[in-house]
Amino acid sequence: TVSKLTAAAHYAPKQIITNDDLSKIMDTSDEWISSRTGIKARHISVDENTSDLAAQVAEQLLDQTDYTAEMIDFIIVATITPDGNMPSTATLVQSKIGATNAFAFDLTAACSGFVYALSMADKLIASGAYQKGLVIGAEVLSKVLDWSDRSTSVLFGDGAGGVLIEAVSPNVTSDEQHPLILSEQLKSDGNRGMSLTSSLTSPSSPFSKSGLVDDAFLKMDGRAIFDFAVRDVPKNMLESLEKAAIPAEDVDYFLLHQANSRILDKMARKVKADRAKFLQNMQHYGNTSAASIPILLSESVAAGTIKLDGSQTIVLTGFGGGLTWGTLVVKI
Ligand SMILES: O=C(O)C1CCN(c2ccc(-c3cc(CO)ccc3Cl)cn2)CC1
Repeated sequence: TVSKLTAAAHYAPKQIITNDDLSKIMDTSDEWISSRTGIKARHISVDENTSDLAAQVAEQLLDQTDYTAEMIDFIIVATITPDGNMPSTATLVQSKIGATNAFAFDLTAACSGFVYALSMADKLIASGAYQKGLVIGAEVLSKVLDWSDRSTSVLFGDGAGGVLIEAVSPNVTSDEQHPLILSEQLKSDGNRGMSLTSSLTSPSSPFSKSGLVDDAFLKMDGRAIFDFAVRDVPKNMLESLEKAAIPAEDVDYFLLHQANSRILDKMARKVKADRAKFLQNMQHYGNTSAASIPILLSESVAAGTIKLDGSQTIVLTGFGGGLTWGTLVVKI
């Protein structure tokens, strides 16, 4: 059974914090942040947790269709900032929207989370076992940032985005029956995992060694991650395009994880594609990890740039903590 994307939606907390706002509480400047990252502002939650952002997206996805919450078979939330480990953020979303017939689970793959989750959802539908699902990337990164560390706290923001994915009914004419995913390459490298960490915990009990470190804050070796992104990710994109037998110039748009605009410049050059096809919105959101690709996708659909009518070839590429990275070449 082939799947298709029926709707896209996004939601961010209403409070907007600009680079100038940050320069009032830490030693940074709009000039530094803008020139080094492309970020101008980010949304920071006042009192909404990750499941609240994700539930807003879920409600919008249902509103765009004539489906009720009871018709949803599964909910996957990709996040590294869950409300908590238990219950999962996905089951909290299920409760908030009343998706009583769905099974729900969180997926942790940092900034590749949405790409991993969309690939998994496609397989759930391809198996024939399930027909309709919500795939949401959602983060409240503001709660894991070290706000005394200007090198990381200026880079990230809060937000959520997602899609409704469903099985294409068998009686649709065969020429409309094209796979959603033309090719994919999901990768990870745990050897380099400690260069980007958050919410680390360690043994702690009357019977454990005392004084083990707890590293709750997000920590990043910026140089190492920047080099990883520039070196490993374009290779992954080119391999995925080769597997799909699609030349880079035939791709309509590239929707990459919104970490840094200079990285997009370098990646466009490495895959020899028009930089204008590398859509971007980190200027308004900062880096929202698993939410960045679905927010960008949703805004592009709302703007009519991406049409969700099966006519466009799009590259979705995530990369980040784990380390994880991955590309889906999709026809949406
Ligand atoms: O120019 C400078 O001095 C600094 C140099 C370091 N920078 C970085 C480095 C890495 C990332 C990043 C983060 C994630 C995590 O989601 C994923 C992917 C990437 Cl590529 C973002 N910015 C900021 C500007």
